[in-house]
Amino acid sequence: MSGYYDVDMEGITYRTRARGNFRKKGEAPLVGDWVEFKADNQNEGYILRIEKRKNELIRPPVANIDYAIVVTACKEPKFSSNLLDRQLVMLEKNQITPLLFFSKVDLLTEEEFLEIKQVVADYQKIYDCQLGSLDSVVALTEKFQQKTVVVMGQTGAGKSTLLNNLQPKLKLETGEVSKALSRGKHTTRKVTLLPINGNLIADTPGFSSFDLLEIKKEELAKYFPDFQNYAAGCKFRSCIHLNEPGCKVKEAVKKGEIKSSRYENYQQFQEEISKQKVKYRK
Ligand SMILES: Nc1nc2c(ncn2[C@@H]2O[C@H](COP(=O)(O)OP(=O)(O)OP(=O)(O)O)[C@@H](O)[C@H]2O)c(=O)[nH]1
Ligand SMILES: [Zn+2]
Repeated sequence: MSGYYDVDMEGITYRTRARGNFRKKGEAPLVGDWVEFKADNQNEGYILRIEKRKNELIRPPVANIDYAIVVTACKEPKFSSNLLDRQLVMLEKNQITPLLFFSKVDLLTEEEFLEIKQVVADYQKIYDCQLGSLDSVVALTEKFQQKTVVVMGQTGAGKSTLLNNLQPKLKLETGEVSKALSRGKHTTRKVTLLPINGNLIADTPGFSSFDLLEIKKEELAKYFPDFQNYAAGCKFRSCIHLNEPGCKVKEAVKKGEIKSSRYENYQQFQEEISKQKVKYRK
């Protein structure tokens, strides 16, 4: 049965159809959409309007994601602050709150553990972090209810392991969800939306705009929350914290108040953005 959309309101599910005018506009409701609808009973409703989305994934097709659990392996694959910061920038751009989970702590030597602990302590100043323990992640998903959450991270980072630990009965439940959430042609798709503690959790998301290159150079610093307090004090209002005099961000980096790897990654992203711009002009 295609063309049906289940709308949840205060715990009650209404089966609805979208009005023809959506299809004409090439619009279709997505899981996670906030909609205005009309229903005389639970089986015959109509979606009238879709609220503007704050963000949207292509794979799986979900709108209005609230949180992303960013899974980063401490080791195997080797920890990369660049990759982590890249993901964090994209999440900030899409107004998704990141939660950092550092996996594979058990593989670390004592010395490596101390290093990672420092990294986590530094990120903890900016974002919620969990080092290793699965219990803490379970507690974390209990914190949010009725939220749409994605789990992301490099291949091999431990996303599936984390999800399976969050919900041991996952396999069984994913089958059920696939029926409830898919609409006709989507039934053969590998199910990637999982209900955990009242939340919908998606594995390995593909963002529609998951590319640094869609960011303008004047905009990038906005996605580094740790720069914000300092940026307000820069001599030039248009300061992008690269070569300008009187830059408070650079000063904070020198003083060690902003983590140096964060600033180095910022510089690298800026370089990537400006190289791309040159290419476009040709
Ligand atoms: N020692 C150790 N191994 C882990 C841990 N978490 C995951 N692994 C192992 O790392 C490998 C990759 O884990 P997955 O959970 O499949 O990683 P993934 O992020 O889902 O990977 P993709 O599906 O490729 O994106 C598997 O062999 C896991 O058993 C951990 O905390 N400690
Ligand atoms: Zn500056």
